[in-house]
Parts: sequence; structure tokens; C-alpha cells
Amino acid sequence: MNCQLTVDTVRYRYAKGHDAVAGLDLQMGSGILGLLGPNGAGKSTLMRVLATLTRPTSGRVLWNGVDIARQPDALRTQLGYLPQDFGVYPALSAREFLVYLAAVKGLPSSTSRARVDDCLALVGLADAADRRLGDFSGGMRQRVGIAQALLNDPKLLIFDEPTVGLDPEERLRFRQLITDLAADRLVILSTHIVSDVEASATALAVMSKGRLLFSGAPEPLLAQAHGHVWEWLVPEAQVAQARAQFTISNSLRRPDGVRLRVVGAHPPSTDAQASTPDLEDAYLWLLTRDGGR
Ligand SMILES: Nc1ncnc2c1ncn2[C@@H]1O[C@H](COP(=O)(O)OP(=O)(O)OP(=O)(O)O)[C@@H](O)[C@H]1O
Repeated sequence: MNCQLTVDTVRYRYAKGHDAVAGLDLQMGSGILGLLGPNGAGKSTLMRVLATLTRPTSGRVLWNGVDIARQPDALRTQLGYLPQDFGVYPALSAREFLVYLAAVKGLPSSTSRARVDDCLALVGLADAADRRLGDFSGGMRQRVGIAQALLNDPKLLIFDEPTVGLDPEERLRFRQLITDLAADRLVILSTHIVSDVEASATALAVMSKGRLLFSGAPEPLLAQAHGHVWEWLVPEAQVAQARAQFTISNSLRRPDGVRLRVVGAHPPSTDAQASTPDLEDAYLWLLTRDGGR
């Protein structure tokens, strides 16, 4: 089964608004695409276009060569989508809710109960299947959202900010799950948290102000930041000033001061030492260079 998604000069303009997506081109095959960008970059708008919830103002999206605006079902039958604002019915149990959604998605009732149980197990909720969703924590509800996206065994999975509300253990479990799922699927995961995609993404796309600043494998993005990352030890009293003046990707308190990671065109001080960029640095460097931060 193919999973080729082509975004061809897609533009989306809200009524009375500016271009939330400003003419974007992307090519994706199976694997995990990490869609990164600061708040308001246009990620959710693009996700809604890809999920056929809204049509682009101009441009096309092709799923295995088929224009999804003309034939949305070609994609919808193979789509699992977790929106940013996923809501549940609090009076239903997790199992009842998923059985209901399986029926809405047109899964045969003869197999849907077994599928629901499989999906609950995949997200680690088998033991909570019969508890009311109203009693679930935010992280557990988010896992129900991930489970509903998997019900129809989709070839295209779109997760919009999926790790919001998850605790560190749940985040790890989620990353492992999408890595397993991506073997023969396309998983698109939007986030503004670089560590969500750092270990797992096969490709990255970085958006800012509706435009694509980068797309490709992580390595070229890292390469762009070489020579633009420094470690700098400053006294505690100078940290606020340094934060105001420079882009700081990380800070570590130590007995002799605070070790800052600084991203920029020039070293912040003569006593700063050059450092090898990680993905967080590279992402920040891209945004800084673009004037996006
Ligand atoms: N319904 C709407 N009407 C008008 N403008 C909108 C609407 N929804 C979003 N926008 C604007 O479109 C732009 C992109 O928003 P979008 O939600 O797609 O970004 P995002 O990258 O997903 O951000 P976030 O992570 O904060 O959700 C923003 O400037 C936003 O204010």
C-alpha cells in the first residue's frame, strides 16, 4: 500500500484574515514527519487541510496521486486524525466511546469490539476500558484520542500537538508507539516541542508565519546551525540580561553559575565556547535567522 502525500502550492486564507498557510510545497512518503513551528505558524490549519476538514484557498493536496478536494473519501477511509481540541463524552466509558466512534467510522460491528480492545491496549488503557471518561486525567483522555485515530488501521495518521497533557512516561510511550506505527504508514505530527520528534522523525518540516522555512532530513537542519551555538557560563545575576539579549536554547544551573546554550550569528562573549548543535539549537537558529523569534 502506497502512502504518498503531495502538498502542491497550498494556500489557506481565513475570512478577514491573512494567509495562515502561504503557498506550501511538501512531498512525503512513509515514516514520521515532524511538523515544527511556533504558536500561530499555521500548523493546525495545514493539518485541517490535510485531514479534508477544510479546502485550501488555492493549491492541491494529492494522496497517492488523487486530489483530496475532488475525492475526499480516497483519503478519509485511510485517515486517522487527532485534532488539537479533541473532546470526549464524559458519561461514556472509554470502551463505549470508542465503540461509538468505530460505528461512526463505518467499521463492521462484528470486528469493532476486538479492534477497540486492541487500540485501548496499544495506548496502555486496557485496564481503564470500563471507567467513565469524565474521571480520566488529561493524559488519559489524550491517549483515548490517539486510540480513536488508530481504529480504522489508517495509512495516514495526523496528530496535532499529541503530547499536550502527557506526563514524561506517557510521552515516551507515545514516541515508541508512533515509531512502531510508522513502519508502513505516514505519520504527521505537529508540535512546538522539539524533543517530541527529535528521536523519531525521519523528516522535518519547520513552519513560521505560514511559510516553510525548512523541509528535509534532520541532518541538513543540524548542519545549518554549525558554528552558531555556544556554551557560556554566566553568574546567576546576569542570566536575565543574557536572556533579553540572546536566544537561549537551554540553561543548566551549576555551583559556579548558570551554563547557557546560546544560539546566534556571533559568540555572546569572548569566553563562550563553541558547541555542537542539537535539534533544539538548530530549530531555534532557523527561527532566529528568519526573525521569527
Ligand atoms: N478561525 C480562524 N479565523 C481567523 N484566523 C485564524 C483562525 N484560526 C487560526 N487563525 C490564524 O491563522 C494563523 C495560523 O494559526 P494555526 O492555529 O494554524 O497555527 P498553529 O501553528 O497551529 O499554532 P498553535 O500551535 O498555536 O495552534 C494564526 O495567525 C491564527 O491566528
